[in-house]
Amino acid sequence: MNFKAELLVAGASGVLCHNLVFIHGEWHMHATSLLKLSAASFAAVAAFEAAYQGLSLASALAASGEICSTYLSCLFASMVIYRTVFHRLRHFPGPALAKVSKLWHVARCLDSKNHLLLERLHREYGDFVRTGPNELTIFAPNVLPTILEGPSNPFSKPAWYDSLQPYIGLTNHRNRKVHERHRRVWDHGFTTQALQSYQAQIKVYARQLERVIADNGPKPISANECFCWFSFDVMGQFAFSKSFNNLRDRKLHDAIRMIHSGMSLTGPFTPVPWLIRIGFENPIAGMARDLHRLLKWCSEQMDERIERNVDNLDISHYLIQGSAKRGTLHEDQTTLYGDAIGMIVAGSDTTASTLVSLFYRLVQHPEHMRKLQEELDTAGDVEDFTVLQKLPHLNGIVNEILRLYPAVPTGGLRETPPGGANICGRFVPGNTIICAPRYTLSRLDSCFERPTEFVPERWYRRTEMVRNKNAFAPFSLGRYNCIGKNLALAELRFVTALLVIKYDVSFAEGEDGKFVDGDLMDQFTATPGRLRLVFRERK
Ligand code: HEM
Repeated sequence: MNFKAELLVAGASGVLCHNLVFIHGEWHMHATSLLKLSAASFAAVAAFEAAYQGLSLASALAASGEICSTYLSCLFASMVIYRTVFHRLRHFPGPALAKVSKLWHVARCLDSKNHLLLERLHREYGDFVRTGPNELTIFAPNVLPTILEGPSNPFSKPAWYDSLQPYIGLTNHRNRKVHERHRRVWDHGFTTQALQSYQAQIKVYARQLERVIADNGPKPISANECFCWFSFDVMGQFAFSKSFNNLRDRKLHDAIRMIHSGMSLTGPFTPVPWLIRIGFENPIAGMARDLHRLLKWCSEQMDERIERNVDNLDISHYLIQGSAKRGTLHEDQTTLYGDAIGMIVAGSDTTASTLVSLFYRLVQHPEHMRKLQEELDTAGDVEDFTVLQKLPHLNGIVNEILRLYPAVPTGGLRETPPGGANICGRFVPGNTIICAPRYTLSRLDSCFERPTEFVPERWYRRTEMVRNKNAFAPFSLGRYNCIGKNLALAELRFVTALLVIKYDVSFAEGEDGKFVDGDLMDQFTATPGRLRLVFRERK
C-alpha cells in the first residue's frame, strides 16, 4: 500500500471510530487505557513502516507521526462537525467552544470560580445554556425539584461520580438500587436517637472552640481556621469516635491540608471526568498525589476504627455492623473507605465554610448580630437544641447564609433518563448532563426579592420576599439529598448561638471581609476567602 493510501485509511478509521465507537456510551473510565493504546499504536505503526515499507527508524517514526495525526485530525474533525451541526442539543444557545469540547470549561475554571462563570452565562444566554457538547446548565427556578425530587425520579448521577473509583461510598453510588440499599444502612446512624448522642458531642467541641477564642482574647483570629478545626474534630467524633485534635493543638491537621489540595483539583477539572481519571490513575502532579495520600489516610482511619471497640455509637459503627452482619466486611472494604472519605469531606468542609460566611455577614450587618443577641438573651435554655430550632432570627440567618452561600455551589450534576425529559417546559434529550447551579438559582430575582441582600427576616416575618422557594435546596432533594442535614443544622445553630451570646464580633483591623466573597472558590464544596475576626466578651 502506498503512503497516500495509508493516510486515507487512517483518516477513514478516525471518522469511523468516532461514529461507530466513541459516540456511544461512556469512555471516562478507559481514558488512561486509551492514552496507552494511542502510544502503543504509534509504536506499532512505526514498526510496520520500518518492517514492511523498508524505512529507516527516523523515517518510520516520521511516517507514523503523520499517519497517527491524520487519524486523530479526522477523529476530532468528525467530533467537531457532529457536535456543532448534528447534535441533539444544537438548538440550545451557549458559547461556541462549549459545543465542541468541555476543555473549554476547564480553561475557564482554572481559577475555581465556576459559580461566577455560570452566572455570567445565564445573563448572556438565558435559562438554558449549552455548557458542554452534551451538557445543559439550567437556571429555570423549578429545575432543582424536577431533576431531584420524588421517589421515582428518573434522573441519575453522571460520570463525574466515578472520579474516585474504586473508593465508592454513599456519596458516589451511581447505581440506584445499590445506593438505596446502602442508604438504608447509613439511615441507622441518623435516627433521632443517634442525632441526640451527636448533639452532646457538638456541645463538647463547640465549647472547645469557645475556649480557643476565649484564650485568644481580643486579638485577631482566623475564622477559616477556627471553624475548620471545629468541624473537622466534631466530624472525627461522629464518624470514628475520635477527635483529630485540631482544637487541642490549635493547628490544622495535615489531612485538612490534603483535603484542600485534593479538592482544588475538582474546581478546574470537574467538567472533564476523563481528565480527572487520568490525573487520578497517574498521580504525577502534587495535588493528585495529595488526593491519594488523603484517600490512604481516610482508609487508615476506617481500618483503625474496624479494629477498635468503642463505647458510643458512631456512624462507622452502623456501616461496619451492616457489612459484618452480611459477612462481607472484606468485600466491602473499598465501599467503607469511600464512606470514610464521604464522611470527612461532605461533613467537615461544608459546615466550616457555612460558618465562615455566616460570621462574615453577621459582622457586616451588626444590626442582625444585635437582634440575634436579643433573641438569644430571652430564649431560655440556649443549650437546648429544640429551643434553638425554634428561634426565628437564628434560623432566618442560617437559611439566608445557605441561600447566599450554598456549600455545594454548582456541583450535584444529574443525567436525563435515556428517553429524555421535560424540564421546566422544554424537552431535553436522553443522557444529557444537567447542571443546576444552586449559587445562581438562589440569587434569582424572580425567586427572591432583593436577591443579593442579606435579609434573614425573609424566612419568617417577610415571607413575601421569597417568591419561589423551589430555587432553594442547599441540602439537595430527593433520594440523594444530604443525610447529614439535621446534624449540620444543629452544628450551625449551636456554634452561632454559643459565640454570639457571649461575644461582640467585629472584623480584624484592616479587614472588611471582602475576601470571603472575592476569593470564594467553587471546588465542589465552597471554599470562602480569608476572614479574620475579633471576639470581645459582651459586657
Ligand atoms: C452546611 C452543611 C452541609 C451542606 C450544605 C450539605 C449539602 C449537601 C448536598 C447539596 C448534597 C448532595 C450532593 C450531590 O448531589 O452530589 C449532600 C450530600 C451528602 N451529605 Fe451533606 N451537606 C452538609 C453537611 C453534611 C454533614 C455534616 C454530613 C455528615 C455526615 C453530610 C453528609 C452527606 C452525605 C453522606 C451525602 C450523600 C447522600 C447520598 O447520596 O445519599 N453532609 N450534602
